[in-house]
Amino acid sequence: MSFVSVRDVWQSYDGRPILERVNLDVAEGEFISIVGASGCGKSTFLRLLLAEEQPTRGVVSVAGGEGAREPDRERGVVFQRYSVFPHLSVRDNIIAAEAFGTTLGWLWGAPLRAARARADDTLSRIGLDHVADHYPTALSGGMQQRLAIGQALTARPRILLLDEPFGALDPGTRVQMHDFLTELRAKTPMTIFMVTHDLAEGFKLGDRVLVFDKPRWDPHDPGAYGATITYDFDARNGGIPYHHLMEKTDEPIHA
Ligand SMILES: Nc1ncnc2c1ncn2[C@@H]1O[C@H](COP(=O)(O)OP(=O)(O)OP(=O)(O)O)[C@@H](O)[C@H]1O
Repeated sequence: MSFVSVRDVWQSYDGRPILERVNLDVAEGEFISIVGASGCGKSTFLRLLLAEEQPTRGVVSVAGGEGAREPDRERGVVFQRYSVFPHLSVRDNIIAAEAFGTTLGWLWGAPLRAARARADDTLSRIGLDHVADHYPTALSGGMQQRLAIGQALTARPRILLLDEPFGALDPGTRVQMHDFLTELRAKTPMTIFMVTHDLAEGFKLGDRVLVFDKPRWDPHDPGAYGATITYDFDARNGGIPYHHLMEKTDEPIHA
């Protein structure tokens, strides 16, 4: 049985279809890259996986649970723009992310000491233990984004949703973040969905690359139909299928 199952999912806003007939099965531990034209509904699909919103039609189920009604601690999310708190130290940023999951919203005493120990463990997994007492403004863009990923990991989520997580970073830092994510995945097994506009990045990191597109198109009414998954590429072996594709073309391919 698949870990994430998407069955005939449609999503419309104000009667306009954005996604239609989306079907997908994902095994636990798979890394799924998602590409597609701007505005075709990739972030909308992530919100459905996060259970931040409900589909107009169809069912999204995770770990056999029938259609979650709201986000839970099993799902962590990271956006393109850093979501760290500038007035808290790096360590306190991690503790604060954990405290959001508590009833009172803050921790003290023994639970706080335990949270500090867990935060230090998370910081060493994301390679930021040496700057635990610094403020985020003292960190590079890549380090701030690692901290945002660290915050998403505090709840030990089984699913990590990444919405263009490296889109704001320079090319060199992006490559460092690819290595970081690959190492993190080896240390912390998770099912990952990552939206990216960079096809090479999608093939490099993903086990599969999903392409969202509109199979039906009305030139007189471009919003008449929604997008769906039109390709589901096998991207294992370090993106070998993509490299073969690249060898056959002189131009770089972009989504
Ligand atoms: N809550 C909402 N209410 C109304 N329309 C929405 C809502 N959320 C998204 N949309 C519309 O749905 C469409 C898809 O948006 P979405 O952000 O999912 O696309 P995307 O593929 O992630 O785009 P991009 O690559 O530019 O980030 C857009 O036309 C957007 O304006």
